[in-house]
Amino acid sequence: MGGRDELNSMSTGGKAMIEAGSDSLLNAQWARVRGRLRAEFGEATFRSWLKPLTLAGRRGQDLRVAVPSRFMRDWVATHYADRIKALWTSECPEIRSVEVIVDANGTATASGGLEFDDLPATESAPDDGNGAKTESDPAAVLGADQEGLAGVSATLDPRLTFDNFVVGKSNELAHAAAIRVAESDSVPFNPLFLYGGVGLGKTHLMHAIAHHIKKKQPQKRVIYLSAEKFMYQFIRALRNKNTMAFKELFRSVDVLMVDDVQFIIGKESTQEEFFHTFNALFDQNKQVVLSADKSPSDLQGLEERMRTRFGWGLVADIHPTTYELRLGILQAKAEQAPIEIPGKVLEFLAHRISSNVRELEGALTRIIAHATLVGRPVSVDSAQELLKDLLRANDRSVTIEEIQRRVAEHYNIKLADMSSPRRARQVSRPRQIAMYLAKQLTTKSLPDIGRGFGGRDHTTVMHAVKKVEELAAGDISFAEDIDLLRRMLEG
Ligand SMILES: Nc1ncnc2c1ncn2[C@@H]1O[C@H](COP(=O)(O)OP(=O)(O)OP(=O)(O)O)[C@@H](O)[C@H]1O
Repeated sequence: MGGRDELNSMSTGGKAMIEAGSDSLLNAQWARVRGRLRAEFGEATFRSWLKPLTLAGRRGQDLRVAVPSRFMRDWVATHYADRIKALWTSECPEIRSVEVIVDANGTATASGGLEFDDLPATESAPDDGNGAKTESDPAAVLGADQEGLAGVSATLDPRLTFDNFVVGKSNELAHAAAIRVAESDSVPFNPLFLYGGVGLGKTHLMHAIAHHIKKKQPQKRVIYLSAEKFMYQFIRALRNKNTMAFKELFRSVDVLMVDDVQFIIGKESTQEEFFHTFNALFDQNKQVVLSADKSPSDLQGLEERMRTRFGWGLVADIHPTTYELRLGILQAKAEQAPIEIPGKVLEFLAHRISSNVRELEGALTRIIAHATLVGRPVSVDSAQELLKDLLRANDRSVTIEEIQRRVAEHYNIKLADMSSPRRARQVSRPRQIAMYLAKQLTTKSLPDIGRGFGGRDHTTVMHAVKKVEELAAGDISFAEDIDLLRRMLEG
């Protein structure tokens, strides 16, 4: 359709009948348009959205089609108006605009000769504010309603795609399940329930699903929103007395994704409404994707019937990140950075900021911003200085076990080798380094440290400390390695 102006161009002043004598021609053209809509959009979409359309009238170059509800009007205007207009123009080149209007009483028919001014509220298809309609963007689609359902679906963040999601052991199940839901024509599991701690990628995966569906199956109607927003919309609908439209909206989508459902626990009426929405979609075999900070069984206060239902599909846990995943995420982000970030700095961050990915990203952003502003290269030193507060918040007091784990990780040996009798250089050297660090970073005595390394004698620890000091004095890269490990472990 030619955009908002065109849709608005139809004057509603003055009475005008459908052009005399053109009824049967108009009806025949309308039948052909409907036939083509059915062929193009498929039976299911046609039945849900296009079949209820009736021809409301024509005046000169302007045509009106009617739908029974405001919600449908918005949906049809946003999704199908362009196509309806194009098909009409091919049937009848004089037609310049097609307007979708609401006719709740079903009084508008093609042959009924309904007068334009007799019709209820007329609205034009919404646009995205730039004059162009964003038909397949759920945010734009659902932002269409002007009677209280505006902005139902949240705007999708273009960065949160599958391409930008780094997969590791801790999130591989959730990622695979999300891909399945996004790619499937049918409903592979219902609901998909993603859960995990703060900032571990639940929202990212939900946006990625929506992006993917929008691209690959644009005919699907998708709503993504937070549970908080669901509640807000529901309360607003209650206040505006349009809960019917609310129900209609949420129960007519192909995919409903609700983020952070723990939010509605204890909010009685919202929970109730959500339960019915969930059931309605479930019964129609429509995909539901939910996220929460805990598994359904651990969501305290959640109604039993909901807990049971949430567990019907696939419950996928996103575990805390591993060092490798954190490093992978940082590397992927650093590749897009405008400046070079040394690998050692990324390793340092991956080791020291283990709370969640959001903080990790924040740290990297800070480093990049700072380096760009002051124009100095990034180093482990400068990163440590810059991120003091964040690092402190992520700090725990260091234990011998922690040191052993980090050092083993760093040198790629088994943790068990820290205590084993093996004397091969590739395990004995890291063991010595760990002993050295234990001496430096803990208050443990030499015999205590020895005990922590498989019951070794305190003289072995002493020897290790000396050896490491000697090596560090003579080999800069070895010294750097030790320094890096120390920083990683330090409070
Ligand atoms: N595996 C990953 N690969 C790339 N980026 C990630 C990954 N996991 C998380 N992120 C990023 O970390 C940030 C936080 O993730 P997200 O908002 O999805 O977390 P969440 O689990 O929804 O957190 P919350 O519980 O606070 O809602 C986002 O910027 C996201 O892009």
